[in-house]
Amino acid sequence: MSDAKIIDGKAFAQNVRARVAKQVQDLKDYNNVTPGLAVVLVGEDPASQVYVRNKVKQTEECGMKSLEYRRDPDISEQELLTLVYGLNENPEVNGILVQLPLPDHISEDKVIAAIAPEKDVDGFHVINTGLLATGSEDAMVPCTPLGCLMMLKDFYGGDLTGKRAVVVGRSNIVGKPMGALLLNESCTVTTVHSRTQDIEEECRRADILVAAVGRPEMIKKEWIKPGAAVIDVGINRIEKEDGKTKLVGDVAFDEVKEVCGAITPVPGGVGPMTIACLLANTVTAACRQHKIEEPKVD
Ligand SMILES: NC(=O)C1=CN([C@@H]2O[C@H](COP(=O)(O)OP(=O)(O)OC[C@H]3O[C@@H](n4cnc5c(N)ncnc54)[C@H](OP(=O)(O)O)[C@@H]3O)[C@@H](O)[C@H]2O)C=CC1
Ligand SMILES: Nc1nc(=O)c2c([nH]1)NC[C@@H]1CN(c3ccc(C(=O)N[C@@H](CCC(=O)O)C(=O)O)cc3)C=[N+]21
Repeated sequence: MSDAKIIDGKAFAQNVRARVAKQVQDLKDYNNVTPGLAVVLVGEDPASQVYVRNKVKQTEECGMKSLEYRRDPDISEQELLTLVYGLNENPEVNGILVQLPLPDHISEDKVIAAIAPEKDVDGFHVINTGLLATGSEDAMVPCTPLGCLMMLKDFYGGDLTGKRAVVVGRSNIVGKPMGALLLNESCTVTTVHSRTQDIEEECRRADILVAAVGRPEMIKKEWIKPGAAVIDVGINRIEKEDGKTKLVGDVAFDEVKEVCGAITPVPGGVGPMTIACLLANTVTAACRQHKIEEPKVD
């Protein structure tokens, strides 16, 4: 079998950002609106710092306003909630992202619930979760699953109807919304997790396999149906023999690419698309808040 298509998430994301930048220009020119994204980062986790820096940079490159709120890890839950309430009221802010995870003394559920659903560009609020689950177009869709779906639709020429999809992982931020999105696309969806009896067997049936587990290179060649599309959400930092660290996904890329039809690499796959979709969601949120139609660009 010929080698798999390596899906270039970085290039894909660049295209999405170029479209977002055009939309932002239109909004400025015709509606006098500049979308604004507020990112809240609590604590000093180095990986989170990198993501937040990338988000801020790319938000500005697309012509949007970026507001950054860094807080010490000992901030109280109440203080963080007060910050969120203020952002809900701030007309310059169309999107709010509170970087997860939060320190243990703060309830993530409470903070997510405090975000105004129309500004919830992560799509984590139960209102948006419910809208997605009921197939409503009004949902703010979580960025990572949305990015995965865009790449899958591109690979399949737009239609996923009837495909067998297996999602590995059932977190609220990736696995569950990914399953809901694929179901809305008329896939036959199976979600597997740490209590699944025979994961390997389930995975082998998949035309579409989405891995969101957080276990380095867990998914092996033998688990893959020949020709399947494999989307690797995992971001795992592992130590190499020389003591340096490197990023690997949840899929054993080098061996899996010999059997699958398409695969996303790590890095350069889902990660860049997540940020691009965040920017796209911010434009959507701004348009809805201003009650204007989203600019159509090619
Ligand atoms: N590229 C990107 O943009 C993003 C990447 N990520 C990455 O994706 C990965 C998953 O993230 P997230 O969903 O937040 O992770 P969570 O830790 O919240 O969820 C992991 C899921 O995987 C399941 N799981 C864990 N171990 C196994 C196992 N051995 N066999 C089967 N299932 C297992 C868990 O099952 P159970 O529920 O039974 O415990 C759980 O449902 C991480 O590597 C994360 O860094 C996350 C967000 C964005
Ligand atoms: N409220 C919230 N929303 C999130 O969307 C969110 C979050 N919290 N917490 C953490 C996870 C993780 N996440 C990533 C985003 C981009 C890359 C990314 O761009 N990765 C690059 C590599 C970056 C590197 O080198 O470290 C790549 O895969 O090519 C990765 C991971 C968003 N998350």
